[in-house]
Amino acid sequence: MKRLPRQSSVVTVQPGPEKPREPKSSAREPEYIISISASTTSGFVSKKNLMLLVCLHDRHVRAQAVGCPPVRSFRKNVLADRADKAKAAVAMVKREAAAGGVPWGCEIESLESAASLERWLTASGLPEQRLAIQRVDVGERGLVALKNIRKGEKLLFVPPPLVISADSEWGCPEVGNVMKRNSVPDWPLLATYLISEASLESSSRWSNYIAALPRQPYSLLYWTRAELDAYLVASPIRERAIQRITDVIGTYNDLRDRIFSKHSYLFPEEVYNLETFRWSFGILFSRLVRLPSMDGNVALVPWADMLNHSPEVETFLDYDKSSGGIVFTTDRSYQPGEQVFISYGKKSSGELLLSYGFVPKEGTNPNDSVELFVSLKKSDECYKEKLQALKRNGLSEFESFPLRVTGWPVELMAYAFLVVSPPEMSQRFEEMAVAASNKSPSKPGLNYPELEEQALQFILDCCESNIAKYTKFLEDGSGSPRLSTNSKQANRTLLLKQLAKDLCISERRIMYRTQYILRRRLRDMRGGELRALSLFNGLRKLFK
Ligand SMILES: C[S@@+](CC[C@H](N)C(=O)[O-])C[C@H]1O[C@@H](n2cnc3c(N)ncnc32)[C@H](O)[C@@H]1O
Repeated sequence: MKRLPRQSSVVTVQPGPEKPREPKSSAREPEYIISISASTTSGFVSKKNLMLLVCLHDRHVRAQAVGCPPVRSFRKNVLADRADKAKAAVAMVKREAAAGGVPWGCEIESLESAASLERWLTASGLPEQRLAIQRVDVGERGLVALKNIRKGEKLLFVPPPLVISADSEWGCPEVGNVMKRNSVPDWPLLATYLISEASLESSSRWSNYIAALPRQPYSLLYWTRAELDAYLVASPIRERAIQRITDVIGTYNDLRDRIFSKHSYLFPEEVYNLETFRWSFGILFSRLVRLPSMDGNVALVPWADMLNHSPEVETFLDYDKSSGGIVFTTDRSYQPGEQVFISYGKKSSGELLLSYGFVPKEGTNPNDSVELFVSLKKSDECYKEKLQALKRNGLSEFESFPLRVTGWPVELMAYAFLVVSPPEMSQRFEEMAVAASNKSPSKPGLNYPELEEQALQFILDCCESNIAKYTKFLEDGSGSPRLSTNSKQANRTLLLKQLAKDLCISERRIMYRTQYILRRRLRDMRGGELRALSLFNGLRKLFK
């Protein structure tokens, strides 16, 4: 795609002399002198509006490149106009922030913005497509086949200049330079990039893309703590969501303290704040892809990120050297009008809810799993020795292991052996902890026939206490939503409760399956023992 030639824009910012303070009622922020382009343009702007001015300036420089009148001829008006626009933009950001959102993006089902995106992509070099964005049953908007598509066909061919990566050019280069000088890693860099481009509005080259992104991505980042506590009380995903939210807050605080606060003229808090970072991280979690053939680099791929996930397909996005674009190869055929899917990876239903905000229909996710939490017993007389063995192997007294409908991992069995082993087996604690930590390279299947029944019973007890939690939630927690009088809030509550219910049903199903296998194994073992005992008694009687 052809880009406008970028003119060098030297922006120097010097704190100006503070003006005498005005009375509190009309208090203003300290003013700064800005001199743009080392030219003759100068004026007073507030510190908060400065970054927007810098970007408006950049936009103006680009406007000149496409034939607008030179700066000097309307310098005064332009500055006044910019200051007004900047104020308006800051006010807009503030209003939206007060309403709990960002001022860019669209409603999640908006087809209008999707149509503009499609037009812009075509004009920017996206080749003719066999797919189109349409309203769909699964995922609201998605890519639908326009023609017959065969299994094994390559689709999309998004050229790399239409991809957003850590190397993308910044619409406001000063902001990008600061970020790069501080060696910010890819994720926070891209999160900041998105906000920076979004705040440039129509002068960002990504404006059509950003306008088609959901204003509020479906993701657990948007659940309040009270909602997580109430609706995901039974699910281990609650902990993961709390951790993720904490990480996003930590990342934002780190960027703010280390970078934004030192360059507040480039990173005003009205634009770079926790709300806008929640949005940009929400977008990254639900749309960023890792491209294996591009050294595993992460990228946002406009157009390709309109594809929804199906657990039934295994195909994923990647860079295709022969065509020089981002493609995926269909692993099934599609008829015109059918929605085309890719795989977001082998993710459990909980992980899909965490990052993408949806839960596949019960029983349709072959990659489903649920974490089973286990712990040492405080009353165990060998508690200390066992804990030390665990710690030596990077584990703790509380651990979790993934259960699947097909069974449980050998590491869980090893942990269970350790939990139930008596003091006489203390010399085996270390090997059990090693096996539980998955550190042993050969993964020997630990076998302690004398402990097996107790270990299986231990896992069964853990499973059953979890099943009870799910059942309690499903019976009295999720069934009777208390609806708000505000219809938007009421709909949100219904949606979150439904998602939580779907997740709990899927996770409980895996627990039920594990419970069934464990009970059968234990019954067989105990039945075998009983048979052996009666055989022994029979023989004893015979000899008597
Ligand atoms: C990469 S985007 C796909 C495009 C998206 N549908 C849109 O209109 O922008 C990922 C988002 O699509 C939705 N999605 C994807 N696969 C889905 C599925 N199988 N069921 C429900 N929603 C899905 C979720 O909201 C998810 O966060």
